[in-house]
Amino acid sequence: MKFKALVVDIDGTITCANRELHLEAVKKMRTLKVPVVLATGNILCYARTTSRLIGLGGAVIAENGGAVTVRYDLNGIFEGSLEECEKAFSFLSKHFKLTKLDPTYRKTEIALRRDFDLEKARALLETQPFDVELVDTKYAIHVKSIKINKGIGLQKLAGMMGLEAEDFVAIGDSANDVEMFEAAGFGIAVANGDDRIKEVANYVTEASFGDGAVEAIEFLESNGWI
Ligand SMILES: O=C(O)COP(=O)(O)O
Ligand SMILES: [Mg+2]
Repeated sequence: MKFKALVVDIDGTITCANRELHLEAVKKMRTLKVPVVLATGNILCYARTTSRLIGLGGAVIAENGGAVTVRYDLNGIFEGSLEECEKAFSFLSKHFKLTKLDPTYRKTEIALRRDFDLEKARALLETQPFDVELVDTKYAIHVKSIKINKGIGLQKLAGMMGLEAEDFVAIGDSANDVEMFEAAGFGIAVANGDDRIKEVANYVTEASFGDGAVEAIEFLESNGWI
């Protein structure tokens, strides 16, 4: 097997347990000859800044696939999915006290603080016609369109890079990485990953957080896959 690029989640994958950037994972990514795309539930400017400061090329998938850019000097492409999420948010707000995260900058979905009953909210949403779902990343609960995810974002960005999604190895830690693992040619979950991502992973590292990302890259190198 030979892969042409990596797509790497941010929170829980190249961070430490306290959410600081994991410097060994950064150093490891800097040594790679293949392109490294960051894919995150975070807002676009966060993803672009992280890519820039790591020393990557600026190709990012943000807002769980709702926003992508292929280079720093190109504007983001945003999906028109916020309105549907706002409708679901208004409905849920009648039942729970909800706090939006980064609402000024988030253009295609809504991220919420994890301080309400997720299962109850899911059950309530099922009674409604909205094409949205609630995804828990362990860092936030995202109200997102069912038509958008990191996997579809990867297909779009891969095309912009002249690649296929299957040319990528994906590294991640949680439920919002599942479709990205399915779209990519190979998926590696870090040990702190949740059950959903470990189920679809081709390989699970022994180490957690950024140490797991380093292990994942060393595993690929030792097999000659990148
Ligand atoms: O935005 C989140 O909730 C988590 O971010 P991540 O996709 O980089 O792990
Ligand atoms: Mg993550």
